Amino acid sequence: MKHVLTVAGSDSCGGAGIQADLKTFSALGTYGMSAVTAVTAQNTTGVLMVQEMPADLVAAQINCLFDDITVDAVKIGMVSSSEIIATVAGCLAAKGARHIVADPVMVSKSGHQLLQPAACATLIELLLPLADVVTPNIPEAEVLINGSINTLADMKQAAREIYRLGPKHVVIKGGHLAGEAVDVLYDGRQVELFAGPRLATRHTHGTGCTFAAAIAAYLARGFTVKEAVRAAKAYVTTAIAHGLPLGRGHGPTHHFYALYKQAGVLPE
Ligand SMILES: Nc1ncnc2c1ncn2[C@@H]1O[C@H](COP(=O)(O)OP(=O)(O)O)[C@@H](O)[C@H]1O
Ligand SMILES: Cc1ncc(COP(=O)(O)O)c(N)n1
Repeated sequence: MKHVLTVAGSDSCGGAGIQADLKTFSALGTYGMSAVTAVTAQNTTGVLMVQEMPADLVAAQINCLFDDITVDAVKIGMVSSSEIIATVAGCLAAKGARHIVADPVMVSKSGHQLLQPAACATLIELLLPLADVVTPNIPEAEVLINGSINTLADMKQAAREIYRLGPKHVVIKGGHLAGEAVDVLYDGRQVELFAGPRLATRHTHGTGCTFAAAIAAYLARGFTVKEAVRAAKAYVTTAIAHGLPLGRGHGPTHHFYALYKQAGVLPE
């Protein structure tokens, strides 16, 4: 079994962040490990409180795993400050981490700022060049290119611009545009589109985390980036299609629908 590490924030309601990542890793047949960068008090309606972890504790979590266990892929989610970003980038570079998927988390679906505005430049400078795949949603891509994205053509152009910031592959997620949910992959040579039906649901808490974690799990399992993105898109579409109507806001996606169905233990 392959081993995948998530470096991200904890989401107490279990829909996004570390919890979404670990569920995704498990559902996709990999062993999940975590380095917590921040603890959030969060439910389906919003983020109530955030406590960042000390940078040396983040470093210790990452280093002790690499010192003991083979890490086949790494997913990076919420890394809220310049200090934590520099620490994570430094540790991963020093350990020669492979298959790094960076999800540049900036604002939660409920509207809470999860990246300090002053840390955006550090994310661009230190994290993007380390990433094999970077997975901005449309608002995040707009910040990275300092421009607006309204069409598929804009997404393709933005993917080219973000590629110049240093990642080996860029996937711009189309969850925030209207029409089909189309994700755009750029590898420095070709643009590839991954389209899926737009599902009419408000239970989309953690979709971006789930998608990036699934790419990391598939890369760990030996898929190419293109194969991993295709498989991750299929996984997140099923997870959204069976999203759980928990709480009063944006409920979480369902990570185990296919497995439960296969096992004949699908609960109500
Ligand atoms: N309503 C939806 N129906 C189908 N797919 C969706 C929907 N919303 C998002 N997706 C897909 O979920 C993944 C995450 O996208 P997105 O929601 O844009 O990320 P984020 O959570 O970072 O904002 C992408 O593959 C996107 O195409
Ligand atoms: C700890 C943490 N990490 C990431 C997200 C983004 O997920 P979403 O955009 O679905 O709110 C979140 N809400 N919480």
